[in-house]
Amino acid sequence: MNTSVFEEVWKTICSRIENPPEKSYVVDILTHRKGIDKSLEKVGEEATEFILAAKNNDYDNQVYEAADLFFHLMLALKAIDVEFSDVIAELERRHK
Ligand SMILES: N=c1c2ncn([C@@H]3O[C@H](COP(=O)(O)OP(=O)(O)OP(=O)(O)O)[C@@H](O)[C@H]3O)c2ncn1[C@@H]1O[C@H](COP(=O)(O)O)[C@@H](O)[C@H]1O
Repeated sequence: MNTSVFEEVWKTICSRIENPPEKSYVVDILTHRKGIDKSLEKVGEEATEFILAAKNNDYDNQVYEAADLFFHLMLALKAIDVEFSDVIAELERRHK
Protein backbone atom coordinates (compact mmCIF):
# COMPACT_ATOMS: atom_id res chain seq x y z
CA MET A 1 0.00 0.00 0.00
CA ASN A 2 1.39 3.43 -0.92
CA THR A 3 1.88 6.03 1.78
CA SER A 4 -0.74 8.70 1.36
CA VAL A 5 -2.26 11.57 3.22
CA PHE A 6 -5.11 9.19 4.10
CA GLU A 7 -2.70 6.94 5.97
CA GLU A 8 -1.09 9.92 7.69
CA VAL A 9 -4.48 11.18 8.82
CA TRP A 10 -5.45 7.66 9.98
CA LYS A 11 -2.23 7.43 12.03
CA THR A 12 -3.02 10.81 13.59
CA ILE A 13 -6.56 9.70 14.45
CA CYS A 14 -5.19 6.56 16.16
CA SER A 15 -2.52 8.50 18.00
CA ARG A 16 -5.05 11.08 19.27
CA ILE A 17 -6.99 8.22 20.90
CA GLU A 18 -3.86 6.57 22.33
CA ASN A 19 -2.40 9.85 23.67
CA PRO A 20 -5.25 12.36 23.94
CA PRO A 21 -4.08 15.99 23.95
CA GLU A 22 -6.01 18.65 25.84
CA LYS A 23 -7.70 19.95 22.69
CA SER A 24 -8.49 17.64 19.80
CA TYR A 25 -11.40 17.49 17.39
CA VAL A 26 -10.78 13.77 16.87
CA VAL A 27 -10.98 13.10 20.62
CA ASP A 28 -14.09 15.31 20.95
CA ILE A 29 -15.94 13.25 18.33
CA LEU A 30 -14.69 9.80 19.32
CA THR A 31 -15.24 10.21 23.06
CA HIS A 32 -18.56 12.04 22.73
CA ARG A 33 -21.28 11.16 25.23
CA LYS A 34 -23.41 9.95 22.30
CA GLY A 35 -20.77 7.27 21.62
CA ILE A 36 -20.44 6.02 18.04
CA ASP A 37 -23.70 7.78 17.15
CA LYS A 38 -21.82 11.12 17.15
CA SER A 39 -19.43 10.09 14.38
CA LEU A 40 -22.28 8.44 12.43
CA GLU A 41 -24.31 11.64 12.76
CA LYS A 42 -21.32 13.60 11.39
CA VAL A 43 -21.05 11.27 8.38
CA GLY A 44 -24.73 11.94 7.67
CA GLU A 45 -24.29 15.71 8.01
CA GLU A 46 -21.16 15.82 5.88
CA ALA A 47 -22.73 13.58 3.22
CA THR A 48 -25.69 15.97 3.06
CA GLU A 49 -23.36 18.97 2.81
CA PHE A 50 -21.46 17.25 0.01
CA ILE A 51 -24.69 16.52 -1.87
CA LEU A 52 -25.77 20.16 -1.52
CA ALA A 53 -22.35 21.32 -2.73
CA ALA A 54 -22.56 18.89 -5.66
CA LYS A 55 -25.86 20.48 -6.70
CA ASN A 56 -24.39 23.99 -6.55
CA ASN A 57 -21.90 25.44 -8.97
CA ASP A 58 -19.04 26.04 -6.53
CA TYR A 59 -16.06 23.84 -7.29
CA ASP A 60 -14.02 24.93 -4.25
CA ASN A 61 -16.91 24.11 -1.92
CA GLN A 62 -17.38 20.70 -3.58
CA VAL A 63 -13.70 19.93 -2.90
CA TYR A 64 -13.99 21.21 0.70
CA GLU A 65 -17.11 19.17 1.47
CA ALA A 66 -15.65 16.02 -0.14
CA ALA A 67 -12.60 16.34 2.14
CA ASP A 68 -14.90 16.79 5.15
CA LEU A 69 -16.83 13.65 4.18
CA PHE A 70 -13.69 11.52 3.72
CA PHE A 71 -12.32 12.67 7.08
CA HIS A 72 -15.54 12.06 9.00
CA LEU A 73 -15.94 8.64 7.38
CA MET A 74 -12.47 7.80 8.72
CA LEU A 75 -13.56 8.91 12.20
CA ALA A 76 -16.63 6.66 11.95
CA LEU A 77 -14.44 3.71 10.89
CA LYS A 78 -12.31 4.29 13.98
CA ALA A 79 -15.44 4.52 16.15
CA ILE A 80 -16.64 1.09 14.97
CA ASP A 81 -13.13 -0.48 15.05
CA VAL A 82 -12.78 -1.01 11.32
CA GLU A 83 -9.15 -0.82 10.17
CA PHE A 84 -8.58 1.77 7.45
CA SER A 85 -6.04 -0.57 5.81
CA ASP A 86 -8.82 -3.16 5.35
CA VAL A 87 -10.91 -0.62 3.43
CA ILE A 88 -7.88 0.22 1.26
CA ALA A 89 -7.25 -3.51 0.74
CA GLU A 90 -10.87 -3.94 -0.40
CA LEU A 91 -10.48 -1.09 -2.92
CA GLU A 92 -7.21 -2.64 -4.11
CA ARG A 93 -8.90 -6.04 -4.51
CA ARG A 94 -11.64 -4.50 -6.67
CA HIS A 95 -9.14 -2.50 -8.70
CA LYS A 96 -7.34 -5.61 -10.05
N1 LIG B 1 -9.13 16.76 8.68
C1 LIG B 1 -9.46 17.21 9.77
C2 LIG B 1 -10.64 18.02 9.90
N2 LIG B 1 -11.56 18.41 9.01
C3 LIG B 1 -12.45 19.12 9.70
N3 LIG B 1 -12.11 19.19 11.01
C4 LIG B 1 -12.80 19.85 12.10
O1 LIG B 1 -14.16 19.56 11.96
C5 LIG B 1 -14.94 20.66 12.41
C6 LIG B 1 -15.96 20.96 11.36
O2 LIG B 1 -15.21 21.17 10.20
P1 LIG B 1 -15.65 22.10 9.04
O3 LIG B 1 -14.46 22.61 8.34
O4 LIG B 1 -16.63 21.32 8.24
O5 LIG B 1 -16.30 23.29 9.83
P2 LIG B 1 -17.60 24.06 9.51
O6 LIG B 1 -17.44 24.78 8.23
O7 LIG B 1 -17.88 24.87 10.74
O8 LIG B 1 -18.64 22.90 9.37
P3 LIG B 1 -19.55 22.53 8.15
O9 LIG B 1 -20.74 23.45 8.24
O10 LIG B 1 -18.80 22.64 6.84
O11 LIG B 1 -19.87 21.08 8.47
C7 LIG B 1 -13.99 21.82 12.70
O12 LIG B 1 -13.85 21.94 14.10
C8 LIG B 1 -12.70 21.37 12.07
O13 LIG B 1 -11.60 21.77 12.89
C9 LIG B 1 -10.98 18.49 11.17
N4 LIG B 1 -10.25 18.23 12.28
C10 LIG B 1 -9.13 17.47 12.14
N5 LIG B 1 -8.73 16.96 10.94
C11 LIG B 1 -7.54 16.06 10.87
O14 LIG B 1 -7.38 15.42 12.12
C12 LIG B 1 -6.09 15.69 12.62
C13 LIG B 1 -6.14 15.76 14.14
O15 LIG B 1 -6.94 16.86 14.55
P4 LIG B 1 -7.11 17.18 16.11
O16 LIG B 1 -7.73 15.99 16.74
O17 LIG B 1 -7.99 18.39 16.20
O18 LIG B 1 -5.74 17.43 16.64
C14 LIG B 1 -5.66 16.99 11.96
O19 LIG B 1 -4.26 17.09 11.90
C15 LIG B 1 -6.26 16.80 10.57
O20 LIG B 1 -5.43 15.95 9.79
